[in-house]
Amino acid sequence: MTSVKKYKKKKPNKVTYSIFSKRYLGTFILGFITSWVVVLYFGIWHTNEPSSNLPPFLPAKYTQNACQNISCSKDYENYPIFAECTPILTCGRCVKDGIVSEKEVESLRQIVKNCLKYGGSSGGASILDLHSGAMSKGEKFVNIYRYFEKSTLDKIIVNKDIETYRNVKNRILNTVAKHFGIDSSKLYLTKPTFFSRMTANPPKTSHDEYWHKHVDKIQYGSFDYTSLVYLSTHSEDFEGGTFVFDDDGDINRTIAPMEGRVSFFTSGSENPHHVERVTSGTRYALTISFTCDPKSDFSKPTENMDNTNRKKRGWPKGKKRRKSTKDENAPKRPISGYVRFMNERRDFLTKENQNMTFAEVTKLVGEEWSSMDQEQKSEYLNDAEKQRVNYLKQLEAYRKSEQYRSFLEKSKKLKSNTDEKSLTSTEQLSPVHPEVPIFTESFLDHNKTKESELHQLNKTNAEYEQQNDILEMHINNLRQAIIKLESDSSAQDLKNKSLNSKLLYFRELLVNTFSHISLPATSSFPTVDTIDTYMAEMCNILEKTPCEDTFASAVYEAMCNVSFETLNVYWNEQEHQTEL
Ligand SMILES: O=C(O)CCC(=O)C(=O)O
Ligand SMILES: [Fe+2]
Repeated sequence: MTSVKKYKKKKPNKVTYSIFSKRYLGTFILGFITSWVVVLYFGIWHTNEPSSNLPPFLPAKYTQNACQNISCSKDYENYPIFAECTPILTCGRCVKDGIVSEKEVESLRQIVKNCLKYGGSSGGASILDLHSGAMSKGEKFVNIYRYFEKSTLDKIIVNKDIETYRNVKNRILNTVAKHFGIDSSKLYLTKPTFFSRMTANPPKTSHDEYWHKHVDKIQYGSFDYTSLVYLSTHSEDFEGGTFVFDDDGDINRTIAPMEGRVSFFTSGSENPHHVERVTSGTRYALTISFTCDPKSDFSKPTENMDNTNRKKRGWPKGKKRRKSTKDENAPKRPISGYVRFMNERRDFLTKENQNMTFAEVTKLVGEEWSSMDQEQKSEYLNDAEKQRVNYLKQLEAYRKSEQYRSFLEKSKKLKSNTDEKSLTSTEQLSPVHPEVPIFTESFLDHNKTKESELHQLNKTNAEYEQQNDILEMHINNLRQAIIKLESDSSAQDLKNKSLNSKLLYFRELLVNTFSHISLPATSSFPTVDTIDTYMAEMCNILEKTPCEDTFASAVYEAMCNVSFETLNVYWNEQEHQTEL
C-alpha cells in the first residue's frame, strides 16, 4: 500500500509543483512541460522495448512495457535443471500491457464470473481451476465437472471463452519464452493454473488469506516462471489488491492490476511477493504457471481433449455416459495360467478360510503358486499358452473380417463426435490435482489422482502377470531341454565307460596272450601299459619276416589259443549294461 500512496499522493504533487512554478508561460507551455515531466518521470514505462529497470510503481491506466533483470536465487538447484530453460543465469520480472485484448479479458472474466455465481468462497478469496475442476464453494471446494450437469456446464462455460483461454495461455507462454530466450517448445504449462477472485470479505479459512508474502517456486514446486493476467482494474473495479514484489531495501516494486495487463517473472526467491488486501470491490486475475520440467507439464491432457480421468469415480447423476468403444465381437483374450490357478484355488480357499478377507485369500493363492514346482505349474501354463496361441490366431482372422472393419468405422465416428464436442465444451479440461496452497491447503481431490494411479498400476500388473506366465513357460521349456541334455550326456558317459572297460579287457587279453613272447629287438615282454607299442612293433616285425620265422610261428600259435568266446561274452555284457 505504501507504494500506492507514494505514487498517488507524493510524486504527483511534486509534478504539480513544477508545473505551477512555470504557470506564467501560459496554458500551452504548462501543458507541454507537464507532459514532458510526466514523460521523463514515467518515461521508462512508455517505451515499447522492455527497459532494464522496473519502476517502483506501475499504475493502472498507462501503457506499460517494462522489465527488470535480477540475479537468480538458488531455489532452482533443488530441482532437475534443464539447461536451455531453467532460470539459472537470467532472472527477472516484466509487465506488459496490450498482450491481451479487452475482448479477451471480457471472455476470460466471463468464465470465472459465471462459474463463481454458483460457488465462491464465503471468505475473501475464491479460485477456479479449469484443469482440475476445483472451484471454491463456501469454505470448501467442489469439482465443477461433477458439481454441474454437463448441459449446465456447457452453458456456464462456452466454447468461445475456452478458445480464448487457450489462445491467451499460448500467447503468454510464447512471450515468456521469448523474453527469457527459451525455445517455446521447451516450456510447459504447469499446475496450478487458475482464476482468482478477491474481495474485501473477511477471511473464513486460511485459504482466504491471499495477502501473505510468498515465493512461488517454494510454494508450488514445479513453477519456473509465473505469469499473471489481470481481469479487472485497480481504482476502478476495486481498491487495495496491488501486487508487490517484496525486495530487500527501500523500494518495493508494485503493480497495480489493470484489465489486460500481464506480468511475468521467474518464480524463485529472487521474486518474493504478496498481494495487498482488497479493501473494496472485486479483483479478478488469472495465474498461469510454466515449468521447464516436461514431467510437470500438465498441458497435454488439455490439448489432447482427453477427458478419460473424469470418470474415475463414477459418472455424475444426470450425465450421459460416453458410449463404450469396446469391441464386443472381438475374440476374448484368454486368462493367464496364474489367473486360471487363482480362480480355481480362490473359491476353495475362501470356503476353507471364511474369516479371511479377499486380499488375504489372494495373497495365500499367490504364495501357493510360488511354492509350486514347474511340473505342477505347467498344468496351468501349458493350457494357457495353447489358448493364447489360439487367441492370437483368432484375433488375426478377426482383424481381417467385415465385423472388425465396421467396428473401426463406428469407433472412429464416435471419437470424432466426442472431439467435436470437446471443442465446444469444457470436457477437454481434464482434472488434475489442484495445488493452490495459498487458497487450497486442504483440498482433498487427491483421491482422484490416486485412484487413477491405482487403476494404471492394476493394468500394468495384469500385463506383467501375463508376461510372467509366458516367461515361466519359456523357462519351463528351457528346463526340460536342460534335463534332456543332461540325460543324453550321462548316456554318453556310460557308453564311454563301457568302451574304456572293453579296451582295458582287450588289452589284458592281449597281454595274457603274448606274455611269453618277447620282441626280438628289445627282448621285452608286454604289460598293460606297454601293450599298445608292443602290438605296433609286433606288426612291424611280422610284415618284414617270413611266416616260418620262429617269432612269427610263436605269435601264430598264441593267437590260435585266444578264447574269442570269452571276449564276446564280456563284450555283450558291457553292451547290456550300457543300455540299462
Ligand atoms: O493475483 C496476483 O496478483 C498474484 C497471485 C499470486 O501471487 C499467486 O497466485 O501465487
Ligand atoms: Fe504468487
